[in-house]
Amino acid sequence: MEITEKAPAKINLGLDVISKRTDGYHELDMIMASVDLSDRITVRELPDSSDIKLQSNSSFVPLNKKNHVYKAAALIKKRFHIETGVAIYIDKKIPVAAGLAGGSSDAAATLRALNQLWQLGLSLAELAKLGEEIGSDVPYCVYGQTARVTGRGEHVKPITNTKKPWVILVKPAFGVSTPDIFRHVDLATITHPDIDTLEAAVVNADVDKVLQNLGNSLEDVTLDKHPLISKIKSHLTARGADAVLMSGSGPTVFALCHQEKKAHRICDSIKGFCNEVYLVRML
Ligand SMILES: C[C@@](CO)(OP(=O)(O)O)[C@H](O)COP(=O)(O)OP(=O)(O)OC[C@H]1O[C@@H](n2ccc(N)nc2=O)[C@H](O)[C@@H]1O
Ligand SMILES: Nc1ncnc2c1ncn2[C@@H]1O[C@H](COP(=O)(O)OP(=O)(O)O)[C@@H](O)[C@H]1O
Repeated sequence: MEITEKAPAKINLGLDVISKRTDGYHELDMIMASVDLSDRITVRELPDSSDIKLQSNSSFVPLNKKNHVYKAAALIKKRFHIETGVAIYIDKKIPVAAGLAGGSSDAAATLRALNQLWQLGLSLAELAKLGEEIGSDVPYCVYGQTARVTGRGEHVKPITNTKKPWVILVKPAFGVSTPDIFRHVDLATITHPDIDTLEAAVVNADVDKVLQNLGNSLEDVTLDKHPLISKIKSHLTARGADAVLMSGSGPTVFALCHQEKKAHRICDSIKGFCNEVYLVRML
């Protein structure tokens, strides 16, 4: 039997860094949403082996124990005493180290797929709990729908989101290390978006209020190191995007646009500026 699960990229509509915890992680308050730029994870049982074998169309991801997909499969095999092996194909479309949680979403899709393959009957909440052991973004990715996310990423409260704008993703030609960005956070000076107001605006489908309250505490930190991100933001704003923000720790910038024609125009205009540009819908 073969099972395929979609692994969509995420963006952070709001990201507030509240404090530094004693375990080295930061306490966050976020509104996260998924977009239809997706990897695909296909799992197939290997009855004559107990190995986890990875293959991918991408040369940017490790095909060994360091891959989040491997970690997810190893965790589930160990926890549920599964003896048989599994072959996993990672069809990679999401740029790597981009602030789009590609690796986390792949891990989440692997958990969902193996839950079906091995008929474990686990709920999404149980899979999200397992996901915590792999990475902070994995619990959100298990649900893959707009949510308020708190703690280090382990508390996920799905919220209703009826307005689904066009999203232009612009990924500069460099990656960003998430731990490096968090290391440079100065809690005394960072900005704090109003996540309560943003959540209420999303739930009430108040588009203007959503646009006014988007914000990311990490943006200035990454911008300081990579001025190109500011240039991309200015370009998108000048072309008439409804709102523009960096996702997660970056470097991907997303622009929201509620008019399809305008979204296509902005997307075409940024293509000469950056190689990796995607026009997608919020899920
Ligand atoms: C910043 C965010 C926002 O969605 O996204 P990305 O930019 O990575 O996409 C996430 O919190 C990233 O989650 P994830 O990429 O899973 O992080 P992890 O592997 O758990 O942690 C990597 C490192 O980031 C820092 N980290 C991560 C999460 C958190 N709440 N506090 C932290 O300080 C820690 O230094 C940790 O060692
Ligand atoms: N399946 C995977 N897809 C992408 N990156 C992965 C994967 N497994 C492990 N990684 C590693 O995780 C790191 C972060 O990748 P990614 O999840 O794409 O970043 P981000 O969280 O910034 O979007 C990279 O260094 C990459 O090598």
